[in-house]
Amino acid sequence: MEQIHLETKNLSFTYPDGTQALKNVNIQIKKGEKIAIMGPNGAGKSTLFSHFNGLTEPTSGHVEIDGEKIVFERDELLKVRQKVGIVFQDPNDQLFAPTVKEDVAFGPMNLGLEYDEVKRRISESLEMVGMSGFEDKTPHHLSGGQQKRVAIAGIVAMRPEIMILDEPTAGLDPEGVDKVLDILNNLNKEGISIVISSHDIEMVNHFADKIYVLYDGQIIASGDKHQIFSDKELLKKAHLKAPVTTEILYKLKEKGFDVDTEKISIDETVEEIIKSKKN
Ligand SMILES: Nc1ncnc2c1ncn2[C@@H]1O[C@H](COP(=O)(O)OP(=O)(O)OP(=O)(O)O)[C@@H](O)[C@H]1O
Repeated sequence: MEQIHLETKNLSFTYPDGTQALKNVNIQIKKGEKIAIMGPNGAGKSTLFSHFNGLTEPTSGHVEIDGEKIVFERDELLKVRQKVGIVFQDPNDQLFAPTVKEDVAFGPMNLGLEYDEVKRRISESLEMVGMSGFEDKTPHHLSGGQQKRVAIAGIVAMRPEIMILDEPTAGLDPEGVDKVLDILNNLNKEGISIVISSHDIEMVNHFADKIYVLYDGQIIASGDKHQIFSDKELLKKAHLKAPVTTEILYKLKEKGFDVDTEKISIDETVEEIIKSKKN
């Protein structure tokens, strides 16, 4: 049986001002999965993520990591934070040291690792994100895309088993998006489970094995890309747009062509168009 890596059970959270940000959220992330949480602004994605490593304590319900409930005690939380690394949406919330290498060193040093091991992890994780050579630069002098990669390196250096990334490609140019996706895919190949939030349907189309749709604090749908992207009503409700390939196939269908609207990759779409012409 596939191991469940992270699970929320009837997770609910209400902010002190009374905003009910999460309502009975149940999600499961299996070991090695690539998951996307999608939903409109204010749906509760960041609030949900802050529960994944015990930054926020649920109002009711709980989170389990490898079948163990997160316990809100210092030593237990340290263990959880070693397993579950979070990369925030804005690198400015994460990068604060005067140099890139000191920033990446922060996590491993807090784990109490030897100096040589910290050095090894700095160079390994900067190499992994394609930022070797930037060790002595000031993080705030880097471009947005470079800052994002350094923020990822800082988490990678802790060797987490699960990585959570809040909108990892927001604000990046197409090459920056591809670079971050390559990094995430490489980390996943090494066995790390990855959870992202995103509004970028094209990116999610390329990346995720499974999608959860969060709306007004509730999970209103979950499934693979085909199930989610072919549900027009759902996408509309969640303020999402279908991938361009799906839109093209729907338009062809409306015009009487015999096409399968569940095909979503570019290659599959081209095949459908070629086939439909022959029909
Ligand atoms: N500190 C807070 N106090 C009160 N309400 C809050 C607080 N932080 C967030 N909220 C509210 O909780 C709800 C969920 O917010 P959250 O930031 O988790 O959504 P999100 O899906 O991450 O949004 P976005 O896509 O805009 O980043 C929103 O209604 C928001 O206004």
